[in-house]
Amino acid sequence: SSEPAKSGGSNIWAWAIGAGALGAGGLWYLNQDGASATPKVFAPKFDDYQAVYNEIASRLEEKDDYDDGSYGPVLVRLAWHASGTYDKETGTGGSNGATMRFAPESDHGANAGLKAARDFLEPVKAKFPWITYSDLWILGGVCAIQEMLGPQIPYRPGRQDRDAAGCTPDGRLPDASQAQDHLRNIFYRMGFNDQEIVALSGAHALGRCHADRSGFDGPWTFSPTVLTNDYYKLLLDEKWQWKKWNGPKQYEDKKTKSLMMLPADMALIQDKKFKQWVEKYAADNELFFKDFSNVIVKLFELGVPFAENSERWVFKTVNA
Ligand code: HEM
Repeated sequence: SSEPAKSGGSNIWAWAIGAGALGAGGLWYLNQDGASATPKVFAPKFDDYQAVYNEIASRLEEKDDYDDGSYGPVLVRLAWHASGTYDKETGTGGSNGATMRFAPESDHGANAGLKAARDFLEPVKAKFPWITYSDLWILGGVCAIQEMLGPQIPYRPGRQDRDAAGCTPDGRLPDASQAQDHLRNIFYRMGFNDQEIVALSGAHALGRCHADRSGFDGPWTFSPTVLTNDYYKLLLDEKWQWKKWNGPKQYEDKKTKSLMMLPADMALIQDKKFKQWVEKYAADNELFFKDFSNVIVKLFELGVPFAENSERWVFKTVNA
């Protein structure tokens, strides 16, 4: 294998073929001066992906004038919405494809606001053109979680981009105004169980709702750019009441009225089977981190045709 092309150099990115042959990332042929030169093969390895990770991490550090001071939460949401369209019956959807680049998927109501995350990653794609959008978006989620002091998230590349024909139908992602039956329908379709639904929902320790995106408003925790088990603790410890406002039905904490819960979040303590996991994770951050890491790796890999024996890597954190 050889060095990646330096931007601005004379190399031409000639074409890429599927990952299958190498089992990781894309296989790129570099032509020196067009078709006549001998092609050089570039097969990206761990260090190449670590370099992409480092670039995302330094952009996260640098661009701190967004929302609560970080693009991290919206990067996690992009990776989740790319993956959460998976349907285990038909094998359609999932992070393989990055079809949210195209209408109609980009216009689905659930994806409102995710352009901010896609645009944030665009300069990274320009600097490392050999990575697929679908591998990049998931690497963005992995990097954001680790840099926001979350657990290590093992990663492997191998996703291939697809065109607009791969867009999934609307309605595959959860509706925040609904409760436990809906959550089970949506997440069982992806292949998750009750424990995994609760572990995944702990991501709402991060970020906030935006009135101009989902219609809901406010953060779930007091530290929305650091991953902790606070989401579970707050669910159990605070008194939650309906917020009086013109927007969609959501809860606010009685004490400060500055935090929020969606009807779908409250379902986790209204349903006995869900609630026992909320209690476990509220009491034990280490358990939450372990289960969250396992379940997010599963989420991020749904429907991806990895090569046999492809290994997962753990990236070194940069600013965490
Ligand atoms: C359980 C069902 C879920 C529902 C109903 C739901 C719903 C929502 C809604 C309505 C928002 C606000 C979007 C906005 O206005 O910007 C949001 C944000 C967010 N969601 Fe979820 N979500 C769910 C599960 C998940 C999962 C599984 C993850 C990741 C593992 C996740 C990660 C996030 C993050 C990080 C944000 C904050 C984004 C930001 O700050 O821009 N959510 N979610």
